[in-house]
Amino acid sequence: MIYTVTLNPSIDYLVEVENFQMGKVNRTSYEVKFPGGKGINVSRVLKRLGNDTTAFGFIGGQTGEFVKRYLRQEEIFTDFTEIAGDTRINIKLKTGMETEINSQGPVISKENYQQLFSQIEQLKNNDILVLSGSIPSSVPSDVYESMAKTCSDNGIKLVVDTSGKELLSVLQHRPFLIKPNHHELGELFSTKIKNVEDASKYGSKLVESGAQHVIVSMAGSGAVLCTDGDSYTANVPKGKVINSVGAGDSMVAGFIGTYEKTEDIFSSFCFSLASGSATAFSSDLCTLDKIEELLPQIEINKITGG
Ligand SMILES: Nc1ncnc2c1ncn2[C@@H]1O[C@H](COP(=O)(O)OP(=O)(O)OP(=O)(O)O)[C@@H](O)[C@H]1O
Ligand SMILES: O=P(O)(O)OC[C@@]1(O)O[C@H](CO)[C@@H](O)[C@@H]1O
Repeated sequence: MIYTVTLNPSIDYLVEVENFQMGKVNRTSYEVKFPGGKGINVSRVLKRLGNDTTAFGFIGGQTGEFVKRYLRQEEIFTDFTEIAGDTRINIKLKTGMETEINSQGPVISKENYQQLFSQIEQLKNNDILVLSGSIPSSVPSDVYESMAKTCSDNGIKLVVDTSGKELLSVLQHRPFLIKPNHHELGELFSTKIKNVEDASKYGSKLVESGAQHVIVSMAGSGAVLCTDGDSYTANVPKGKVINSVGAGDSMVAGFIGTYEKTEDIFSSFCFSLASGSATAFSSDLCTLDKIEELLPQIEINKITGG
């Protein structure tokens, strides 16, 4: 079973405004609400790929009820920790460009934190745990490191999609997969990732530091996969970007969902790219049909000297 943790779920409120004017009253031309938060997105895509998944995380209030109801309709298992505060609302504003306003989210009590942590302690050998998204300020900032240690002690495959020192802190626990984008990778090494060679060079350093697989996503410029000693690049398929919210989460789901079925890192990498782009080309997250339509366009090449 693949478990996801979303410490700060959301309702993603997508609004489209034509001729947007700062400081004026603007009216929407389209609006829609989706359950959000990175782990929840991973679970939603995994379900569409046919993998068993359960979503963990903190949930509360009417907004939390919306998230739970939506996931129930999609027949996604959840085992959320109920909290006193309200699940946040994140605004995704489309005005010709994409602007995101992510809220801080509710306060999490020590008891709530303990409840979630004990769920992680109960996972079994061969389960997969995905940790992704921001950490609420009321939760210990080393939560990912603590959960990573529990996974490594109990033989659980760990996937982490975060950035900065939280990402660095989990490397000692040998995560199965991490997926920084090229900006996040650059920030870790105080540099700019300009091309696949840079992505391979710095992604490989994260492998040396403990990650088993590193996918560096580079938006429309493809992605790089670094594994023990080797690096590979893959292109993205052609298409019109409609909404990139959740594209990175779809890549994570595409990789681990395929790996769980095939144990083949190359088909998992192809599926990862196709899933990311299928989401970028859709208004909601990707569907299996859309992924399969894009899959033949993806080509993997070994990076020589990588
Ligand atoms: N212009 C594009 N054309 C095709 N695919 C794209 C494009 N932009 C993004 N994607 C898809 O989305 C994936 C993730 O993009 P990106 O590198 O921006 O990751 P991210 O920052 O984690 O994403 P997110 O927008 O979810 O935060 C890419 O690997 C690709 O599959
Ligand atoms: O505030 P965080 O936790 O960093 O990111 C939250 C978020 O932007 O990530 C998802 C897309 O990846 C959205 O569903 C959600 O709104």
